Amino acid sequence: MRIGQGFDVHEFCEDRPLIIGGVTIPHEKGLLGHSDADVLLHTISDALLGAIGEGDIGKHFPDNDPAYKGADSKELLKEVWRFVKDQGYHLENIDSVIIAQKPKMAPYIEEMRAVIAKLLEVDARRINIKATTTEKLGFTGRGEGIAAQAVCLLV
Ligand SMILES: Nc1ccn([C@@H]2O[C@H](COP(=O)(O)O)[C@@H](O)[C@H]2O)c(=O)n1
Ligand SMILES: C[C@@]1(CO)OP(=O)(O)OP(=O)(O)OC[C@H]1O
Repeated sequence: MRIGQGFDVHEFCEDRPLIIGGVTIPHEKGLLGHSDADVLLHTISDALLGAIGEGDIGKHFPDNDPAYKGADSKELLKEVWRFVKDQGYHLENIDSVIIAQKPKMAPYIEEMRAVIAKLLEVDARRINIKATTTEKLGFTGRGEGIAAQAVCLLV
């Protein structure tokens, strides 16, 4: 049995779509990154890699490698999951939280769960996604960016 945790932050920018958990969310700003900057999929990828002692997403998909410019983070997570599976592990569950003052995530959570469950080949009940503001405090509270955290258990 192995436990893993992930944490990621991306700052808001103009002229990019906001993609979180593989779902495009209508908002006036998107997130900046070398890839599509899907902060939730990155943190889940990091949790899975952490659980198997394989570093983090930046080790496997370097942010100075042109191959990952604009990358679809769903493809990165799929590759991480293949790597985990090849080592003989099954996913017991993931619990995660998106930390964002805006926009409201609740209307998109079920779709995110379904996307992630499909990528990880598990029932959506094994994937939990929460959202919280930081009551207008700190960089997320000021609307400068979005953070996400996740834990996973592999058996
Ligand atoms: N970006 C967000 C933040 C929060 N939610 C939902 O609202 C609830 C209350 O948030 P608090 O920060 O006041 O605790 C929270 O439990 C989430 O369900 C959201 O959808 N999107
Ligand atoms: C996902 C990768 C891919 O190059 O790039 P970013 O979108 O910048 O994301 P981040 O979480 O900052 O770093 C991990 C990188 O590997």
